Amino acid sequence: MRASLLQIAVDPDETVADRRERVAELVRAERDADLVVLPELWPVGAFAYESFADEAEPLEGPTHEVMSKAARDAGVWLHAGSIVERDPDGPLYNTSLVFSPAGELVSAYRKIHRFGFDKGEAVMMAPGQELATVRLPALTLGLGTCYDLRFPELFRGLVDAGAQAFVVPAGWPERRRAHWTLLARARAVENQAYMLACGTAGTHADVEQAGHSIVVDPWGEVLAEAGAGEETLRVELDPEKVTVTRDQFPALKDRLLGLAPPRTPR
Ligand SMILES: O=C(O)CCC(=O)C(=O)O
Repeated sequence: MRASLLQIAVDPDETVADRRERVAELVRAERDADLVVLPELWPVGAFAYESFADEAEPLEGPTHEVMSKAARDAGVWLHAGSIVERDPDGPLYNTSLVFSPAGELVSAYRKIHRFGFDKGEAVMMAPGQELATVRLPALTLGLGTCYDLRFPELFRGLVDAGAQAFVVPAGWPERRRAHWTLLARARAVENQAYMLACGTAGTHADVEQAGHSIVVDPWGEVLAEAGAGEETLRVELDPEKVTVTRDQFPALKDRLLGLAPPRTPR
């Protein structure tokens, strides 16, 4: 199964509409792939908080329209990264969209762990409440977004729901690039699953982006890693490798659940 990760540069001088069209062309160019992956909030920029309200769109808004068509034109499964979604009831969400090769929306995952502590996304957006998996013909994907990568229990939940590969779009800052690479590999190794982590490039809202999108196999080997600039990573995934890794080193079967809490010290 061939996957392409498009590490998009978010340049504040490019309009959101222009970027949508440019990225759609990049998706169309990946017609040899089975799965194409885009980063988090690439239309607006993950740190462009001041633009969130203005650029918020309904689930079936402009990004949906352009990306649905791009997926159909290329005939690929498309994880179209995330958008600032405005729910009809009011709240904003950081929502990832996944399209089938027919251009149908098959999953909308609302980011569960919001980043920013007491500002930005953490105060401007509502948290998602549901895990999301997507069954492709060859592999089941588990979805996470950026800051979610720091929460191993989310990925365990996805494994329990059948995930064999994780797709994590991000807008990860360069300042914490070492964490990004380490966490992407850790989530792959501990869950014996592929990790496809796709970040953005460039600098927006004064935050330099890490780039360095990365694909890790279920044994923890790095199959491909991007540099800092806009770049496409193309990798071959072997669904059998997940089964073989889990069969030959069955650590997931040794999980002990429901451990007793520590006794109160005397
Ligand atoms: O956890 C981090 O260091 C970065 C997270 C982040 O930038 C995000 O979730 O948008």
